[in-house]
Amino acid sequence: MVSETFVKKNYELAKERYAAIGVDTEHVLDALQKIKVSIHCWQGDDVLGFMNPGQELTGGISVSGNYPGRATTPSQLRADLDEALRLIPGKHKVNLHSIYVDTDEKVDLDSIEPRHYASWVQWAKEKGLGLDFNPTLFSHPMFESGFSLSSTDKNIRDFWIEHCKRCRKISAYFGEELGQQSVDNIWIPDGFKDNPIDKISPRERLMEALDEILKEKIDTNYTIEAVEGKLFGTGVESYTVGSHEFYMLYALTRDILWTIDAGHFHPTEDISDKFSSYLLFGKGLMLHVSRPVRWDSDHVVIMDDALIRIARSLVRDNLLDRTNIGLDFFDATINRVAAWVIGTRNTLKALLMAMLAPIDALKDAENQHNFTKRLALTEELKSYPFGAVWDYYCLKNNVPVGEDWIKEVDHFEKSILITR
Ligand SMILES: C[C@H](O)[C@H](O)[C@@H](O)C(=O)CO
Ligand SMILES: [Mn+2]
Repeated sequence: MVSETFVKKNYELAKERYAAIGVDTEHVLDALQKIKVSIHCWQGDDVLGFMNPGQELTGGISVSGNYPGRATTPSQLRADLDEALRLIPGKHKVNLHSIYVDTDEKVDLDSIEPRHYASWVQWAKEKGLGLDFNPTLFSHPMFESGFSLSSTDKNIRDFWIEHCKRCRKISAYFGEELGQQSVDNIWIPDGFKDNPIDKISPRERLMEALDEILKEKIDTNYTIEAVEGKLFGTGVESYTVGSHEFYMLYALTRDILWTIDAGHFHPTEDISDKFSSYLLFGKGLMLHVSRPVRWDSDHVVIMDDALIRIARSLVRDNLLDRTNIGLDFFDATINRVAAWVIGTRNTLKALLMAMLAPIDALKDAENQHNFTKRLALTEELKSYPFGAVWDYYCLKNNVPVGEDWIKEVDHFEKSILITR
């Protein structure tokens, strides 16, 4: 176990080192403390939910692995989230999908109401958390055709429109009860495996369905919609109705949020390059921070270049206030609680690393076309003692320093998860 004195001593040295290049570590730690990451509940149970957990996972997403201890009830999932949250510094949000109902009633997606999620709100209040929400337009008999809001069948479209309208109300209930805006994120898997003849009609139907869903004005202090596009999905390789261009323009013209999922673009695209363009015009962003390995594989987020670039763009361009940082990965080959801890701690670490930089000096160098200084300084920064500041942040937040959290998860696995 790392001693408190050691962490504090190291931090004081690091503080001095950063101060020498004009970086105030105390100021940086205050800024990091304000950041809320929206932690996705679905890592805890392999995206099955509690409405109809026997239902096959559809929509082109899949979870590999069969690690023991998957949460099969809302209270188990909350217990697992509690365990993860106590190992992650800061106060955050939890992101629910509509299938995570907590009720004895037999409800379907077109009959859900806020009261079916009351236990989540109660729990969030107790823990000081925010809640985000997602309609679930997959893993359901009404999605058997592979189409939801863009279906040619009006009955199918109407079912999903009703579902999404209800989800807005539930999200608003979260926002009102918890005193902080809840993001209601819509993603649909609709598309064609092979080349379609007509590419415009499905998008027109989707646009009209979304307009119908958004018709009722709801106070944005409580909820706001976000729309998530995708390049392609498994089974819909040739055409995705909800493409990036479709949603980017939809979000822009309807004054809602655009969701950028790190796994939904071509692997060579740098998603961090998109934020500054979109936010010059759009209201705001929702991010699904994920790790695509060759495709949208939803691996647990690690401190790789892609994550570091995401954090740098948000910090250097001052975009944090208009960006909701959410996570989206699901791995059942490892302990699911550890997956949350690793992915969330890494996201926060990357943000901290980005903040620990003399950003104004770097911008000045750039504006003076002193690209030598810009390159030299950014490279030197890589060996600055950022880890000492991170350790201190963990200590300050009363969460384990360094790898000390691993034995906590081990203990939780042996005493709780394995008994399920
Ligand atoms: C479960 C989520 O809604 C889903 O992962 C979605 O956000 C997505 O990214 C689909 O590829
Ligand atoms: Mn996503």
